[in-house]
Amino acid sequence: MTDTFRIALAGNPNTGKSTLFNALTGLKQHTGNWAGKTVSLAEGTFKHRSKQYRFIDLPGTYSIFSNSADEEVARNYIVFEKPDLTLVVVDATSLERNLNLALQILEMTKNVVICINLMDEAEKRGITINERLLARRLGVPVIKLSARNRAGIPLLLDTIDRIVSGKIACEPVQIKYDGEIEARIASLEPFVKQVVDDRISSRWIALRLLDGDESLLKELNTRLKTKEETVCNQS
Ligand SMILES: Nc1nc2c(ncn2[C@@H]2O[C@H](COP(=O)(O)OP(=O)(O)OP(=O)(O)O)[C@@H](O)[C@H]2O)c(=O)[nH]1
Ligand SMILES: [Mg+2]
Repeated sequence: MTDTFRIALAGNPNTGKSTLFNALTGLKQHTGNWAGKTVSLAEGTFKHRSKQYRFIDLPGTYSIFSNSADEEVARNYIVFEKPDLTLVVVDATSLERNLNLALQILEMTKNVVICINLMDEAEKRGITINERLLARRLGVPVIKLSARNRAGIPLLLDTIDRIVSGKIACEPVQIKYDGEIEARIASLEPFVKQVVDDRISSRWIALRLLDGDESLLKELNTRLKTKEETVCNQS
């Protein structure tokens, strides 16, 4: 039996997530169709080196807190559905703004590849990017792409293969906050650990709870309750 690895595509709006999704899966996913919670996530499969992958095209968001339905959809998928790997697609022509979301995702989940897309556009504007330095600083692979021209896709697939086979270990950089926040995280995190499994970042959950993220708290309560009921039903 072949395992199917789930790969989520996240990123700011208009960074080429759907273009990359289409290039990888051969499907024709369109943009801008994420208004409201009822919209289902686009999924497509792809086989590479005898491994089966399912790609999930998440809504484009500027952050991944709980400011909108789109942000909740993307956040819930990464935190609760726990994909094997998340590709964060960033725009090479506005890297600084895009890295904001990338850093948030690096706090939430371990297996991440930063895909710097629209490299053709960046090159036209004379922008150069040192992806090796970025990878060292961020602790995860960074790949330059031009999804529209399929440039960089073989290297991306090779990197995905090496991560899911355990040949590359991601060690995402964790932002260190000031002393008081770190002390509060340290006191809250053990309680969070008791209720969520190890694949959810307890540090990130503690941080969001300290920030008063009501929507996340509600989601946690719903999901934990459902889990308890399932456990009760089975016993
Ligand atoms: N020049 C260039 N344009 C690209 C590239 N990749 C995507 N685009 C264009 O960028 C625009 C946005 O691409 P999408 O794939 O729709 O972006 P998205 O991230 O899915 O957007 P949302 O779903 O709205 O978040 C489209 O016009 C694409 O053709 C690329 O590598 N180079
Ligand atoms: Mg899209």
